[in-house]
Amino acid sequence: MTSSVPPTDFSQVPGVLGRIVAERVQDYAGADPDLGTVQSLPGRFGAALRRPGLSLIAEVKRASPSQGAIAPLDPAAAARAYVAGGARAISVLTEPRHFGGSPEALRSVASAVEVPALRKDFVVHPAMLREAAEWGAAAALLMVSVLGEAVGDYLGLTQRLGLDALVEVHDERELEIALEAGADIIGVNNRDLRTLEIDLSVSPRLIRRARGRGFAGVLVAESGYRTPKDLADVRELADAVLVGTSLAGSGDLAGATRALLTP
Ligand SMILES: O=C(O)c1ccccc1NCC(=O)[C@H](O)[C@H](O)COP(=O)(O)O
Repeated sequence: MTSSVPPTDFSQVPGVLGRIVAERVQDYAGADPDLGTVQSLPGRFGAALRRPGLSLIAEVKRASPSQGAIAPLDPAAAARAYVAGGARAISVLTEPRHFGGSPEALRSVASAVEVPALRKDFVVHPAMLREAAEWGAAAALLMVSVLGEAVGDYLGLTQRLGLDALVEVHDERELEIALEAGADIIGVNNRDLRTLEIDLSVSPRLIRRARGRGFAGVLVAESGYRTPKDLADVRELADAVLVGTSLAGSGDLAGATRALLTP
């Protein structure tokens, strides 16, 4: 399956995010853009998040730029514990330098649990989506802060691979781009990835705006959630929350997951 996306200029991405993106661009320079033949079963990720009540996407996150080392998680064991605690999907970071991720982490999670897995990375090349499907993901993250208007082209590639796409935004401008591109799963990141500052008012604000614009798809609130109280403002608004650090660093992944989901 051939892929064609117009060349994208990633050199304007600012701050911490810009540095990570520049490394990923280098990692995939010259990679084969062919999409291969592996097809995921479409719709599994979105269906898991559409179930009644607030769905949890729990993240296998061993390290991050904001925290440094978080925990030396075994990805498959972590995913099993998250599911035992009530998670409906697992996000797996595959970026190696800053997040301690790997292809193996995603492969092992995808075979360890029945719930769908998300490839969480800084997608800058079609090959990264082919890999996501080959490694067993049901979905891939597409960041408007990285891809800009090219997010529509990448969305088309995920559809061809049978992957769902979590299209991530952080402000009103990015939300408009995601809506215009036809995203049906939108994640609102409370973390400003240029400065790493977290503001939990970002998700409720943009989720209300998306609904006000008539968006009928899935809305996910992302980043910075530590306690059930933190979820109060999004519990009735969002379809799902994506939580990494507070669960991954808890020492009792199933217990922390259960506790977070108990209002
Ligand atoms: O987490 C970071 O420090 C970070 C820095 C730069 C780019 C991305 C980053 N995180 C990616 C994420 O969006 C989070 O892993 C995810 O939403 C979970 O957030 P949290 O629960 O706050 O760990």
